[in-house]
Amino acid sequence: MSTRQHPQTSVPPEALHKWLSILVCALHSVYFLLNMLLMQKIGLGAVQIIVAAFSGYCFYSSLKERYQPWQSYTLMALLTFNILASASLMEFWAGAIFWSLALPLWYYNLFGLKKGFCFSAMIVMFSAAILYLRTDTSLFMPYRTVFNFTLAYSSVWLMCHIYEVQRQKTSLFLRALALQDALTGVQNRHALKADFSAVRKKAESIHMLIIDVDHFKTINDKFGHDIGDSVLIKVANEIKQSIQGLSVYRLGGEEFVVLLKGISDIQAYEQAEVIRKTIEQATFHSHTDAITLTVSIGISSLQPGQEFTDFLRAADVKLYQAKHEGRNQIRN
Ligand SMILES: Nc1nc2c(ncn2[C@@H]2O[C@H](COP(=O)(O)OP(=O)(O)OP(=O)(O)O)[C@@H](O)[C@H]2O)c(=O)[nH]1
Repeated sequence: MSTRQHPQTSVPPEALHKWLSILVCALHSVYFLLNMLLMQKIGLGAVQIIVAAFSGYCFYSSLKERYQPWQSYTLMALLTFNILASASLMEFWAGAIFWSLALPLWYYNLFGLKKGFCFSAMIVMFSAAILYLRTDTSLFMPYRTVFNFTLAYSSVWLMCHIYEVQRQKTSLFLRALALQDALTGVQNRHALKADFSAVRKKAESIHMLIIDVDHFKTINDKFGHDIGDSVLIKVANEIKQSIQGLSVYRLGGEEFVVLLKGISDIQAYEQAEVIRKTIEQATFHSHTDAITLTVSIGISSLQPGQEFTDFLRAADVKLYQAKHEGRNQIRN
């Protein structure tokens, strides 16, 4: 269930895009005025006012929460083109090429690791070529300029890359913390809600199984909380193995949930029966005794327009029936 919306663990691209667009708008407006009024560079001024207008539009749509990823790509393409065109066409000593040192920062932050790497690699090649062709060979050895620029650019690039790799690792770690149940290692209630939202967009039918260990309190009372914990871990693993590849969620206590998509009521019941039998046949261990357990299972089938809470409640009602009618049973 990879379509889950994860909790945000870095600055979201739309926020970066908003500040990039206002920055680009302000800079290009200033350069437009300088080029038109002071230097009479009509062509370059025209390009700059177009970029300023487009970035102003991007800022406006960000404010109105109408951000689209294509806007970031277009904005960065325009900005990159403008930097490289200025470095190629303007007086070399004006130093437009220095702006390319800032590009990897934006590429990595807006587009992530792979695209950040590819775009940064392209820019170092273009910039080095421009520098090589435009360096005044009567004053400098061109390769030294290219060498120094490439080193400076690469150190910025390297830092961006290391930062992004680290950020992704931290992000994965935080997601795991936020979405995993600390005791059993299966998914938690937050993950269940997020996966439900993702799955309901695609699947034609969804069934929810709530699995509750019968008389779990007696395990705690008889063998202690530690053994109770280890029994819960084993129950989670047994359920996981019996549903092959699907996610198991722990709602809390001794209650677990499985979501089944794209199957019939009968197939959902059969799947529940596999789980029930697996737990019934499994042996759990205290320090001294072998323990056997049973589970009761309630099944609900998602109705059109039904929200998560109602879907969960419907399964809970069926679970209550199963408990009430003797436990070690399935109700749908
Ligand atoms: N060891 C351990 N026990 C827990 C945990 N969370 C909840 N419990 C215990 O689980 C027990 C649940 O008891 P009840 O809700 O009465 O349910 P039950 O004894 O399983 O009875 P039925 O569900 O009616 O069959 C309580 O004793 C809780 O203390 C946990 O993380 N670890």
